[in-house]
Amino acid sequence: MTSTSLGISQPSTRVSWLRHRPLFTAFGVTTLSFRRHFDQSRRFVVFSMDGKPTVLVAEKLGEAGLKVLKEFANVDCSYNLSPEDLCTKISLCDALIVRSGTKVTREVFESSVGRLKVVGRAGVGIDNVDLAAATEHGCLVVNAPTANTVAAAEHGIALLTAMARNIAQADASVKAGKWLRSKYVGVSLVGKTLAVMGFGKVGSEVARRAKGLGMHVIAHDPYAPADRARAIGVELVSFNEAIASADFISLHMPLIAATSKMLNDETFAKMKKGVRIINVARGGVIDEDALVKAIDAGIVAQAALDVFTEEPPAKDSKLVQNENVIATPHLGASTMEAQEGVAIEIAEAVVGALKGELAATAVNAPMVPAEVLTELKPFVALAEKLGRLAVQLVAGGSGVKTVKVTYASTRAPDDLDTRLLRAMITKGLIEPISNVFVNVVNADFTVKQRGIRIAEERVMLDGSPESPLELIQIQIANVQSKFASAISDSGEIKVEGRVKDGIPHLTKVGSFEVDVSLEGSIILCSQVDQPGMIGKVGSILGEENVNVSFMTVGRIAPRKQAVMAIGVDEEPSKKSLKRVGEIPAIQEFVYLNL
Ligand SMILES: NC(=O)c1ccc[n+]([C@@H]2O[C@H](COP(=O)([O-])OP(=O)(O)OC[C@H]3O[C@@H](n4cnc5c(N)ncnc54)[C@H](O)[C@@H]3O)[C@@H](O)[C@H]2O)c1
Ligand SMILES: O=C(O)[C@H](O)COP(=O)(O)O
Repeated sequence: MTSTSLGISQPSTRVSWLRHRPLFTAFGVTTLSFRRHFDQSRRFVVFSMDGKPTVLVAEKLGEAGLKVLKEFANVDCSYNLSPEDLCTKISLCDALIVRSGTKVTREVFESSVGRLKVVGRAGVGIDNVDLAAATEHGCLVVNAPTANTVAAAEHGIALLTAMARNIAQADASVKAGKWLRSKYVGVSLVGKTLAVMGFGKVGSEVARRAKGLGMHVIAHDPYAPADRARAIGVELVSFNEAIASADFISLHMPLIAATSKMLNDETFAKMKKGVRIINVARGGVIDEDALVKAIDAGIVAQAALDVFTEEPPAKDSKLVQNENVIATPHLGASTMEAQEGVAIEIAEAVVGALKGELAATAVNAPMVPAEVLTELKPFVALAEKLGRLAVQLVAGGSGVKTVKVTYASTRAPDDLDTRLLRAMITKGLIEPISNVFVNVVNADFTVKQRGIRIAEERVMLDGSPESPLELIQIQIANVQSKFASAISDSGEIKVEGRVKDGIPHLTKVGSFEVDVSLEGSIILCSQVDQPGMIGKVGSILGEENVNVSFMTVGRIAPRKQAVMAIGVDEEPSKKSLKRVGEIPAIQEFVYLNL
């Protein structure tokens, strides 16, 4: 089953993968590019590759970003695709880059038939990407979270000041030949209270600028640290306090279930009469019908909106047409500078992800800093191989339900992030027994879906914390084993491994200490310890030119029960394996493919 071990999707019956050149990576994202053709029976047939991945850029992206992409990939810039066309194209793409105008739905992931490995959101908000579907399909989602912050904050301030002084309405009236000086008397900002809802990147930049305009700034954000707010002279308050005391309310939270329609009939009723609302976050955080009612009732004096529940909003939208509302077409991130920055940020993130680097801006996977990843690399390989080994020891028919993983380390528990290791153990456990492709993105989802519980335990060891880990132990409870000696005294299948000179080693099977490098495949034999066993097995394998990389015997005591572990570079024939099993002293044996 080559393709599973390479971390790519299983070929479906409709697709034949004739050649592939995988870039195996720490977390299973591979960069592959195929040309697929229909054969006469209308089956997909992959018959050539150019070695480069294909990136579909579905919305306008800055030139600098395209340049970064083109150095590494084939780039297909196809803007304004219909949902159907996007679904058709996606099966030929390894990565997709979008802004807020493209809905990356479950159908998109399903249509990609496992090929789409990365979705890059050239901006912050990922509410247009079905994250659950991405995760289920093992597709990494990355965004560009920082490059448009200042642009969005500046747009928020532009809307705030333009609204206070009726700039948009006054401009339109002058252009219409009118001169209405008394109609467009505005309000001053100095001394007024601005409530910043969502004190993240954009919110805090808006707050900083509003302070410069002489406003009194308060903020509401359940997750923002108070000291960060204090540092720029902003007080963090409750939601109710913020909306009740503000003259201006500026929205800067993400659109998630908890923030959807956060401003609604009930919350508008709690606001100060004459409040002014600015929204450069997402349209969905306001109940737009409720806003129209609040404006008509005189609760909200004015609103300045860059974002809408539906974009573009309907031409006859009562909200947009209201004379107390000014609107821009989602321009928050649209400065030359921000678009150049976002394009580079997302292109680098997508290329990095296609190369298999763990992305610093991953939205649905653990973010592991490069230096931590370098340190963990051999343990990542060990984790997957131990998982593969353990599951192959389970006798057919006994379902794996509970897996206990123990990490022994000299480092403090909060100094070891095990999410990547857990994902690789899951990959090892699931892939040999299914046609599911597992990577760091969908590992937790996959085990949950299969009803497998992975319990993790840390054991703190004494010593210098030079290495992140001493050993990993995997135990599978409540199952039979096809190799009885792998069952420990406490009744579980148990395997344990360590990294030696950068190479993963199997160091324990059941209660037997062994030492075999996990580079090729392994034969485990159990026997009563006696002279000549290594020679007998070695000569059978040697006869068919199977190279033995390691041989080790773990025994309870001399001439007592023992387990012999033999590492082999090539797969022995069934005939040779049968001959090994027929050696009289051998009680049981198993061949484990890594
Ligand atoms: N109009 C545009 O073009 C444009 C440009 C950039 C960002 N945005 C949008 O602006 C918003 C903020 O972007 P950002 O980069 O500052 O994101 P961010 O993640 O840095 O900040 C969001 C903040 O919202 C807070 N938050 C979460 N739930 C909340 C809740 N229930 N109540 C109050 N606060 C809550 C978070 O703790 C976080 O501090 C996002 O919706 C983003 O999509 C729009
Ligand atoms: O979330 C964002 O980054 C902004 O809303 C910008 O969206 P855009 O890339 O579609 O301009």
